[in-house]
Amino acid sequence: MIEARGLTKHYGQKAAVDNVNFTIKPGQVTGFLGPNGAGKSTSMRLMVGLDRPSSGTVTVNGQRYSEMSAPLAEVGVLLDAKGVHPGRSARSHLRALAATHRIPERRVNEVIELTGLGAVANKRVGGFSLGMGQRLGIATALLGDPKVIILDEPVNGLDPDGVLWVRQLLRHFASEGRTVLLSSHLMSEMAQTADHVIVLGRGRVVADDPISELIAGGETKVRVRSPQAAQLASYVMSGTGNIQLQPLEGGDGEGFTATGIEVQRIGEIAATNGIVLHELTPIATSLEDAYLSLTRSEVEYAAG
Ligand SMILES: Nc1ncnc2c1ncn2[C@@H]1O[C@H](COP(=O)(O)OP(=O)(O)OP(=O)(O)O)[C@@H](O)[C@H]1O
Repeated sequence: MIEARGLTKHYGQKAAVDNVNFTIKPGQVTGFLGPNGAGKSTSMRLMVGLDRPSSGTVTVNGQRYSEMSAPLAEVGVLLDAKGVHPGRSARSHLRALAATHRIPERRVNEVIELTGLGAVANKRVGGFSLGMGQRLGIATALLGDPKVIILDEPVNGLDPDGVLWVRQLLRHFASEGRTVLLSSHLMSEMAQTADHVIVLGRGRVVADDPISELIAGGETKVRVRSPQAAQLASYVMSGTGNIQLQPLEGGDGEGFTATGIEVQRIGEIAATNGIVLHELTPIATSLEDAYLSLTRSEVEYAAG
């Protein structure tokens, strides 16, 4: 369990994390989402004592990180996969860390096998690919067999097999009753891995919900194709409410996507006006859609 209460971190005038409250529960995978600069990494650094809060607290299983006598056994962390001395081998890096906690050599071998590093464990980390570095970061996080696992962008740089492996591993840890927190900008991956998400925007909590609820609360979309699309669009837009139409991508003016109106209503409008329909499809909201509508006003670094 990770608990933040009134957690705040200022860098100069800027509140990177601004009076944040949340509880990350064991037995599930929680996703940390938010635009660039939203405060995810800062929150994670505060959880593991790499930064001090300006005010408020964050605890892991009821303890502050600085109070833990054997932190590797309490909480496993991957924050910066490049934070390993390039001249060391993966094995010597893991051994050195294990020695600080009296973790046996057997466990070093176990995490090397578990993360698929067997063939390169004795090679210099400086020559590792991005994906190998990520695997070593994950091996490091798992070394102390911790009950809480915090991973910042763990699938960054992994190939599709690696992404699947991380997903299965994290789901497995959650099923064992561990607390798993991960951040990622890959929405489809998050949708398949996490049970619950906390969305940050400009240092504040914008949403803290099960993924299923977040998606269910999103806008319904309807895809429409018709040889009389323009005519249908004008009838649809004359209705009440916040109806929005978007031409179909790559379409030839033969259709649109509608939000803010029910699929049945569009069917009725078409029938009443004798309009031929080639397609009328409700589209389930994706996590990406729900996320984008939640954070539309929270994006700090947007392309022009
Ligand atoms: N050491 C620091 N000194 C000054 N400002 C910082 C520092 N670390 C983070 N910030 C600022 O705090 C804000 C939050 O940054 P943070 O890295 O936590 O965001 P993030 O959600 O992890 O973003 P990203 O998705 O880009 O990794 C940003 O505006 C960032 O510029």
